Amino acid sequence: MNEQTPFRLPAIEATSNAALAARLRHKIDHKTKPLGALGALEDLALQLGLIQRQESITLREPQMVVFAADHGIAAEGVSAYPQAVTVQMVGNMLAGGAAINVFARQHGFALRVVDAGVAAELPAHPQLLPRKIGYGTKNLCQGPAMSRDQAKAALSAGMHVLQALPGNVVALGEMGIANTSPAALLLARLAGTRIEDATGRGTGLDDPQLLHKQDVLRRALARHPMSQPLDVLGVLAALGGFEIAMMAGAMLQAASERRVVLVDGFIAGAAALVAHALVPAVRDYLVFCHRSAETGHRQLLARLEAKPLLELDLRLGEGTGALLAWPLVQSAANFLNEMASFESAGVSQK
Ligand SMILES: Cc1cc2ncn([C@H]3O[C@H](COP(=O)(O)O)[C@@H](O)[C@H]3O)c2cc1C
Ligand SMILES: O=C(O)c1cccnc1
Repeated sequence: MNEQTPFRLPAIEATSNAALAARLRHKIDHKTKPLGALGALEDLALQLGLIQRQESITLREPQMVVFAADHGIAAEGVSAYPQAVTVQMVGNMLAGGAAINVFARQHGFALRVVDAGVAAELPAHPQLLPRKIGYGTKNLCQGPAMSRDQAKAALSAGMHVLQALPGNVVALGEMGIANTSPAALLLARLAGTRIEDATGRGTGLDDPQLLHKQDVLRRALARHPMSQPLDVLGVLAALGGFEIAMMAGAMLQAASERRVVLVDGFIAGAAALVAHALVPAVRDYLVFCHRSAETGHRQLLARLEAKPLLELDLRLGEGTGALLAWPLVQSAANFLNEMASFESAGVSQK
């Protein structure tokens, strides 16, 4: 692919459908419960029904995909852990030992790990999809994290990975030491959030380390001034990560296929921000599973007008928050599908 290569984003249909929404609302409101009593689960059931264009919901073969990559900005001392942890954790995931493996087994998700750009050779493994764009991004304090071509290639790879998956539900997660930094920068650039509000402790920085990270990110942002009009691909190339770009591509493709997308924490949220900036209709297909403890996630969710399902002070990523919310998604589908109505159960309405 070169700069002239045509690059096509998938067409995404907004889910809005007034007639179906009214039928779903009616069905939800006539279940045997006080009006609105299932709270956020009711909004979720409505969202799922609109995604599937049905008054009952079928959730099939849920898939978990973890995108892994390294980040040149790790050299600036913005993470509490060394870069080598990325490849080591990919090994752990392929051996079945990471938190995401435990939850994927628990909830019946098939799990794949995508090498989006880990800075090491990875031996072949049946659950590993080799889609390496590079051996980590460049240090974005010194120049763009990646070329525009690499950004396009990563978005495309994410789309293709998604296209090949079965089922109609996909959860997306990531692994990449230092990736809370590009995520914070994307939030700052795409949503106008101040660096001090976008930057968190990630894997566990102490106070002086956090101040250092903010300093690094402030300098990095200044190095990549904003263009008018906003050039989203340029922002992604300047400030992004290979796994973030691939996740954004996967979200766009999943939405174009009307799949339900379970969005994990802050970094997956940054990918959602990119995907939304590219094709706003993607938003309709995204289920925001939790609000992580990472500073900035609140603003990120507010920007996307998202009310997360859970708030557990998680700060792990990998997709863990998405799978923890899965039983709620199932419950939303099940109450819509199975719960009696006032009429069918002979219960008096007020
Ligand atoms: C052992 C270990 C397992 C992880 N699993 C996810 N992350 C998470 O932490 C990293 C982001 O935080 P920061 O920007 O501070 O590096 C990412 O790899 C993310 O997936 C982990 C981090 C570590 C250390
Ligand atoms: O919310 C997240 O995705 C997150 C937060 C801290 C570290 N890793 C991931």
